Amino acid sequence: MTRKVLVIGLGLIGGSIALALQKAPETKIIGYDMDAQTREHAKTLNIVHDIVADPLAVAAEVDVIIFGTPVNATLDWMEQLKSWPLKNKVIVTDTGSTKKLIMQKASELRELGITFIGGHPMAGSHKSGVLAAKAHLFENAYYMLTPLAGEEIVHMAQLESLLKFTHAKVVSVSASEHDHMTAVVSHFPHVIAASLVHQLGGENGEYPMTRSLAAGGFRDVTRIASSNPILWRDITLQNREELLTQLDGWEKEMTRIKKLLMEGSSQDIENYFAVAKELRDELPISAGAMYTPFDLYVDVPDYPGVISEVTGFLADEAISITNLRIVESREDVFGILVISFQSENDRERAAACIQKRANFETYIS
Ligand SMILES: NC(=O)C1=CN([C@@H]2O[C@H](COP(=O)(O)OP(=O)(O)OC[C@H]3O[C@@H](n4cnc5c(N)ncnc54)[C@H](O)[C@@H]3O)[C@@H](O)[C@H]2O)C=CC1
Ligand SMILES: O=C(O)C(=O)Cc1ccc(O)cc1
Repeated sequence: MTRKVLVIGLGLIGGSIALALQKAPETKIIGYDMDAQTREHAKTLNIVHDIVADPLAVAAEVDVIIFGTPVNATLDWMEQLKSWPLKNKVIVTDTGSTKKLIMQKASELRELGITFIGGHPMAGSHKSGVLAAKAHLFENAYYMLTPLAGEEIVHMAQLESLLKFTHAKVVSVSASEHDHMTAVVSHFPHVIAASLVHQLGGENGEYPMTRSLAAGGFRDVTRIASSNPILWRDITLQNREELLTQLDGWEKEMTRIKKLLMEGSSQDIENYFAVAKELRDELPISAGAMYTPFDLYVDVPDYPGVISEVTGFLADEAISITNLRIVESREDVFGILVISFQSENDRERAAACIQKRANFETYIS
């Protein structure tokens, strides 16, 4: 019998889940989004098998419901779900970046006999919307589940057997562990990135040229400030407490740096950076990676047509690229042309191809 999955919210994450789950056998993916243009795109780009203008129209026939909505909208939908005519065995899940409030609402659903297992794929990007959705977005990323205490093993197994088509690493944690850990590695860094950009904005009056100098380093640490503001408004509202704890820690760290700047010896200052470098260099790549395009840096000479020459070599060997950009500064990277691939294998083949055909040096950052 065909399993029916309803995805509500078809942006970057909902759209990517819908694409990934289309690979599950005998599974029909039905989508809904409140935005009519997104619904249209989702249908024409085959991100879902079917689209509905009202999720209630199919609520009674679906086996799984997945929310790909901003976390406050998810809470609203969970409230509405209470009065929907659902299948007895329906499994409801979400993809939201916060879990404590969502799992509190899930306990209310449990009292009505509705199974809700929280979910959060730890992969994504600063991009948003259905046009950014990709079937392989979650490959090798952690996918955290936050079941309520005493959740039935059979329900977990059903959800995991579907999520395996995302090729993510599914792990279970409690909602409070989840909200603490994600505050450290995701939510607070977003606040800091936004604050650095605000600080740069403050330069506009007296030193307007500063923004033109914002090169690799500034761009690296502030990329996530380009994320969807509605998403981050909701995440911040739902994880305020953990964020305040992080902020306290950050203020202490800033006081330590201030003292270092005022009184520290050159050795103290070097040690500060050395310890940070060591910790950063030791981060496990697959465990922490949120956004891991397989980038290849190519040190190309500066002559007209060189980029189409390189992409032509790759096309000849049927190696697909997912992105291509030119970095504006050579200060902190080796090469100037950055090509992204879908997999490590594609990147290795591309490096071999470019070295063989053009003898340009290639590097991995
Ligand atoms: N952006 C990221 O990298 C990641 C985001 N998440 C979580 O995934 C969820 C979705 O985020 P994205 O896909 O990035 O956002 P997005 O902005 O790309 O997509 C959200 C979609 O939900 C729709 N939507 C908004 N309110 C709605 C409502 N009330 N009813 C129906 N549709 C509604 C929007 O029209 C949009 O198409 C959020 O809860 C977010 O916290 C999780 C992992 C990574
Ligand atoms: O682009 C990035 O690096 C991100 O931080 C993406 C991201 C955003 C929200 C999440 O809950 C998880 C991952």
